[in-house]
Amino acid sequence: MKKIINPWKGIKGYFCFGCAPENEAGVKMEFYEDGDEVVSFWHPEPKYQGWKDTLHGGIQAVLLDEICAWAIALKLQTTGVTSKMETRYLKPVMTTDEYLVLRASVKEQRRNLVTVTASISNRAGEVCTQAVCTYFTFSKEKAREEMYFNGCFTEKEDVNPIG
Ligand SMILES: CC(C)(COP(=O)(O)OP(=O)(O)OC[C@H]1O[C@@H](n2cnc3c(N)ncnc32)[C@H](O)[C@@H]1OP(=O)(O)O)[C@@H](O)C(=O)NCCC(=O)NCCSC(=O)Cc1ccccc1
Repeated sequence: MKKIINPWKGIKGYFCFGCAPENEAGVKMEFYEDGDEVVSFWHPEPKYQGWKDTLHGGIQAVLLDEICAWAIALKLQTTGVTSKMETRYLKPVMTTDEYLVLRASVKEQRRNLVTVTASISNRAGEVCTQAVCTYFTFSKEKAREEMYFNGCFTEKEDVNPIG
């Protein structure tokens, strides 16, 4: 798979809780393209607990929301805001797992409303959490002018992010 280049990296004031590499309080997600899907491998830490050794449901929602935004950025080449999100917590996600795998893909586009589905799987490959997000997407002009979005691209080489 190919790493997705962060379209906002280096932009003054960019401090996204989900994906800004410089936000020390954030979750610093990184993303890859895998066919129709956007994928992220995320290392959980005890500081993100809800209950003992269990990843907080709100943090899970952050991860899922964020990957949906990146699926739109890469696959539809625009940005938007989350208008609705439904999250199903099927199994506990452990903060003791080495890494989690998140996947998202664009499912439907109706006018500017885009449905994206996403999931979190544990190290054993079990789907623990699923989300359906509705994004209110912007025109490319608005995305460029108001969200500093000038396109979302991948690096050239194929990489194996989990080595
Ligand atoms: C912009 C909008 C979502 C909607 O604008 P408004 O002026 O209120 O527009 P209006 O309500 O008039 O709707 C127009 C039409 O669309 C329809 N419709 C709308 N929604 C739905 C729906 N769910 N389902 C179905 N339909 C829906 C609606 O019925 C209407 O249809 P009509 O024309 O009557 O037939 C506004 O409520 C808002 O700003 N919310 C806060 C968003 C926010 O802050 N999110 C969190 C931050 S983002 C983040 O963190 C993630 C991120 C990470 C990284 C990077 C990027 C992002």
